[in-house]
Amino acid sequence: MSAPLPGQTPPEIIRNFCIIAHIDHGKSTLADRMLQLTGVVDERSARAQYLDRMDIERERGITIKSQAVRMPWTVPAGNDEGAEPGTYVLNMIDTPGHVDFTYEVSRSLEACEAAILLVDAAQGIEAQTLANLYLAMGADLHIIPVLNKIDLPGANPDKYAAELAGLVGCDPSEVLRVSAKTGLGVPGLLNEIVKQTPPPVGAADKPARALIFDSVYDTYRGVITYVRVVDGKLTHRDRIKMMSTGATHELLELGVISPEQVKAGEIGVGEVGYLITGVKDVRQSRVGDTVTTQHHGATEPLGGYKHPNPMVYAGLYPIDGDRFGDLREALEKLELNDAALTYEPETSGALGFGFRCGFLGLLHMEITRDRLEREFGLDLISTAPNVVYDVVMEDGSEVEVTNPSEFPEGKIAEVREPVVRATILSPADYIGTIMELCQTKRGTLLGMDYLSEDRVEMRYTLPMGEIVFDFFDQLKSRTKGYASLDYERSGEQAADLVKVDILLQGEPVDAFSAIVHREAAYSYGVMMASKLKELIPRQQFEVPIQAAIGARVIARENIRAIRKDVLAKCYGGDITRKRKLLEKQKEGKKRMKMVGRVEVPQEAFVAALSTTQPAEKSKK
Ligand SMILES: Nc1nc2c(ncn2[C@@H]2O[C@H](COP(=O)(O)OP(=O)(O)OP(=O)(O)O)[C@@H](O)[C@H]2O)c(=O)[nH]1
Repeated sequence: MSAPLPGQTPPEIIRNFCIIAHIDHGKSTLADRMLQLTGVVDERSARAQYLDRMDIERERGITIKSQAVRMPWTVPAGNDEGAEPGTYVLNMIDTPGHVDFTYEVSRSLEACEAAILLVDAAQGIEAQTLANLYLAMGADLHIIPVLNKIDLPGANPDKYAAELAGLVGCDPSEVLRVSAKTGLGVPGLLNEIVKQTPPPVGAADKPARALIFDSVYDTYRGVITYVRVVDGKLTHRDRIKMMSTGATHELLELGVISPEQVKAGEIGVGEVGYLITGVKDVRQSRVGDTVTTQHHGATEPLGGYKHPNPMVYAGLYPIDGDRFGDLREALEKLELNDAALTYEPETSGALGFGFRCGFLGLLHMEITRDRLEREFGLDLISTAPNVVYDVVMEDGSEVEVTNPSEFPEGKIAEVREPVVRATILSPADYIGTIMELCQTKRGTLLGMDYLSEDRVEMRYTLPMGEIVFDFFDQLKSRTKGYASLDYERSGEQAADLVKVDILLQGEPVDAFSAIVHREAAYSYGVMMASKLKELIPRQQFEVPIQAAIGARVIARENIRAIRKDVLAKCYGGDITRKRKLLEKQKEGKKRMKMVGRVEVPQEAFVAALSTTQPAEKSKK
């Protein structure tokens, strides 16, 4: 039986599913194996991790952008799984795995009817497994629990099958066991997908409604929009309308991915495909939005559209001040592909001209910075990241603070900070140390459950500002890397927060200002003052370094004076040598920034800021 064509595929034979997993549990490997087994990618052209297209993703081994692939699959008669024989169309939707992209994950889930919950048989359930499972359950998906990597000598499938069964509420014998690497059990899994996934339901005769679950900028083709058709159909002759903005576009092309773009005349109920309209910016084709036709279009959008709001801000400055224009151009290019990135020019007395950038989270920030440096050859300094604060003044007015320098001076009634609901999974041995850490980070324990004898799930409310600082690193180092963390935004709380300024010879250095809890202000001040004392070379006069809250100094260090006379050793009259030394000194000065009268080497800023910044690695 040949595979049905797009637009002519009855919903009864369509199965839309996704794979959800903690980072590194083998999602991409399993996806590759499925592409191979269904014949979509042949053995020869199969390159590892077909779905992770961007280089940077491959290098970091993480999935940032989701993709969808259409795979024909023929269930043989007499299969062990008891699935109805026949040819089916499986649409596999690859979801991003990291906390920063939770909203994108939730939209990809909406496009599916089932989720494969993939768990490493040597590691067991991790925080992201849980977070994604809750999202999938929230989207009413059928859950297919699967243990991966059963080929590993360290695998403990019996133990983790019990854990997984307890979590999703099934019998341990119903937990499938596969090796994505060797392919063992994967054909059986494909049959199970056919058997267990409910076929899509939608009204073929209603106006078209399709959910955008991804939108990617392509240099050659403009924006490629991935959609799942819910009702009606989209044909290549339609003019389409984005329901959140009302903007209409000509449809230049539509089709399905299998595994490259395959043009089609139309796509109908339950199908997953791509649209090209010639728009040049992903902001015009936003994830979560509903696509309909301009004529006889739908009036009610599908639910759940959310505008992405940045949660973390940081200043990015070119180390070489002359490259400000290049940085602007690079950000303009990145913006085409990243609807969540925001930026505005800003000036820092210490760092010069740069941009205040908003990100969804720390990983998003790291990836953006990485791309700016790698793809655009820029060298950047970034200020310590901060979250968004709401400051309520005594006169009732409110100020939104995305940069410590905007923290108001006058009479403040209340400062409100964002908080997150964090889920931490860890071996039970570390409960004590995790509690201690969460306490110092102003966390409130919400609850704790044992997943098995020796693994525990702890739920906390924590200020997002603390998470952004160094929480993740500390959690990892205190638990020898065993704990995993996931979090989602859960509102705001009032907190006793203050702005700490760092002054050199009485001049505040804006790049070092930070908003911290009053109790942590002193230690931040002492840390920065002593660090700067090490980093700033002695000058010809004494330089006091002070940390202050408003006019009140809370910490102080002194850099003693020195008279650095480069000619001191040049007694005798060798004029060329003297000139050379003076030239050299001038070169060195170029890399200095002046703060008042104080010369601060560029490296001092880089070093001081990089250590106050969380060194979160993207993995785990
Ligand atoms: N032994 C063994 N290794 C596997 C198996 N499946 C995946 N791996 C390995 O596990 C590592 C992570 O696999 P990926 O497929 O990149 O994991 P992922 O979940 O897609 O990771 P992200 O995209 O970062 O979320 C790779 O080194 C794989 O080769 C398996 O069944 N057996």
